[in-house]
Amino acid sequence: MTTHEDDARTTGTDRAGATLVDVEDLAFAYGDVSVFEDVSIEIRANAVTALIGPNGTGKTTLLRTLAGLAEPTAGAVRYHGPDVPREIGYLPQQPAFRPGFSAAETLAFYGSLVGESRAEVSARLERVGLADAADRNVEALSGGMTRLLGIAQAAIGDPPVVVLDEPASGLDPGMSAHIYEIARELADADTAVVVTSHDMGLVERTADVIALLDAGGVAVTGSPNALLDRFDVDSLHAVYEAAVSGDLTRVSVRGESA
Ligand SMILES: Nc1ncnc2c1ncn2[C@@H]1O[C@H](COP(=O)(O)OP(=O)(O)OP(=O)(O)O)[C@@H](O)[C@H]1O
Repeated sequence: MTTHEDDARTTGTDRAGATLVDVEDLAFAYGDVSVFEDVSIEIRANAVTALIGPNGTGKTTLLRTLAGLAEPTAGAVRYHGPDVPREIGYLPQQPAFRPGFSAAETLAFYGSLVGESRAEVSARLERVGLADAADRNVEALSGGMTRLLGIAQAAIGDPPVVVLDEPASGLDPGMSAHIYEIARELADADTAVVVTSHDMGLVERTADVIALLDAGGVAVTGSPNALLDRFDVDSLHAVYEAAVSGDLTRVSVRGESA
């Protein structure tokens, strides 16, 4: 596994490799049910940062606080990137678009909010591999195509930080690999990319930094190689099995003794 930071530094933007968001001592609770506490992570440009961990450990919640869509109970999310109209792009786990409009019209609408031309929007459709589906109505897109449109939407306006919640879940291996290639390309273009995923193979191949959420916080964090070394194993899957506490066949529900 290589980090791609050295390559990306040659692209010449002044944010290459910089910490664009720092998350400090973050806590989130639904009422008096704590989801996580004391989460501290640095989100850097040119890196794909992957959040992994069992169902219900708070990955989506953490992404929503990063994207400013949920207010943390304690701690801080600080953005240190450039002053731009759109600082953070966000792909929800289940992107949905207003029916009755084509993929191109939909993206053009979002593009118009940040001053992007039709040509720029077309180039975005092309980049995610949706050029042939540009005139197809959004309700006629497959699950994979809807995700691709969602990724194009998340990247519109070139936000320095792009947050993708399980961008490849439920997709075939080819489409999953394609989506992670796009994530890699975004990172190589000086974006700080944050993804959640349950696909350990894709994460191991793509991520520069991994944070494993478990038992109400970040259980382990590091580069894929550092984690393999630390647990003396040869796959991220084995790291996961070694690091996750408790019964791997049960869903974590914080605040309950299920
Ligand atoms: N609106 C809500 N009200 C109360 N609890 C919630 C709400 N949304 C999520 N939760 C709980 O918060 C916890 C974290 O949920 P979250 O969706 O962030 O986990 P996750 O790690 O993304 O899970 P998954 O891997 O299944 O997508 C879970 O226990 C979930 O049941």
